Amino acid sequence: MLRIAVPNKGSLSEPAADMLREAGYRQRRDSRELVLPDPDNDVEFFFLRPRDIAVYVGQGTVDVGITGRDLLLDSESSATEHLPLGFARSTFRFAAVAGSMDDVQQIDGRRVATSYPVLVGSYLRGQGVAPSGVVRLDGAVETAIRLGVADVIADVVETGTTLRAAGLEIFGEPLLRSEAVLVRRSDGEEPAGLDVLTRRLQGVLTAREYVLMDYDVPLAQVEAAVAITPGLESPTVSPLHNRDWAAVRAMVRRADTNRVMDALYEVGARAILVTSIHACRL
Ligand SMILES: Nc1ncnc2c1ncn2[C@@H]1O[C@H](COP(=O)(O)OP(=O)(O)OP(=O)(O)O)[C@@H](O)[C@H]1O
Ligand SMILES: O=P(O)(O)OC[C@H]1O[C@H](OP(=O)(O)OP(=O)(O)O)[C@H](O)[C@@H]1O
Ligand SMILES: [Mg+2]
Repeated sequence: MLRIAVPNKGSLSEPAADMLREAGYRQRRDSRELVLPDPDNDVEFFFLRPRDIAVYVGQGTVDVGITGRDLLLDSESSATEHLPLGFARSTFRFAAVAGSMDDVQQIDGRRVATSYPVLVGSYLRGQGVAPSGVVRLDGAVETAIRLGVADVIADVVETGTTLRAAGLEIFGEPLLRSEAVLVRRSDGEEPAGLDVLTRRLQGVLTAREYVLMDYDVPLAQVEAAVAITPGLESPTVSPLHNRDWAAVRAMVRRADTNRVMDALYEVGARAILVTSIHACRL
């Protein structure tokens, strides 16, 4: 049975459960459940703190887990990233009082507050910058400057709302672009069942990233239309009752949907329909 660690709380928890549910797995109904067997799929879920998941996976206590790339890097565990999962995207950035800093080198001799001291420490060493201290906080890091604990913070930034509310501004390059990732041990054999889990999760990622586009197009315009929607391998072209027209079906990136529909219309395609993909295996 494949042992899978899933975040029990925080911003990774709900989207991780949604993704596993979409991939056909059982998920808990009660947030107090700590272990959930799913014998039909030959897996067992362990609900753990997101920060601890890389540690358990690195030690081999569980086979794989879902955590954040930033948490993985901060954990010093031997677990490695196996598959990026496309949710909980964020950047990891330095910030200070608006207008007070504009370069990472200025952190030299200053105090940095963060919940990710390992990640921050190794980044600064790589830049040849020596802060006077790195203060580890559990959360609400943005408040550390106002409270006089630090001169600079390093934290997760998604929309930037929290920083703005605290009167802070990012500076320097992002330390990292993070998202939720599936992690596995770097040594040892691939655990049995990981291939199936990976294919299922990839199926969910594809179903989320692509839509199915159907349209009718005059035969003379099929080549032009197919060039706009080449699909993943090759689009399906089927005859229509009206022999001067063909029907085409292809996968299109969700983000490109409207641009592609406009371009198809321009070359003469009509009855352009877009459908969500419920599940897929490529
Ligand atoms: N606003 C956000 N947008 C995107 N990802 C986020 C955001 N806040 C945290 N994360 C990601 O969530 C993971 C941290 O999860 P964790 O549960 O430790 O903290 P949290 O979500 O802030 O929960 P809490 O602080 O309530 O315990 C990291 O991978 C981080 O990048
Ligand atoms: O850029 P934003 O969209 O504002 O999101 C980023 C904020 O979200 C997270 O905080 P969270 O709400 O989890 O609080 P915490 O600091 O107590 O963890 C993170 O630590 C940042 O503070
Ligand atoms: Mg938080």
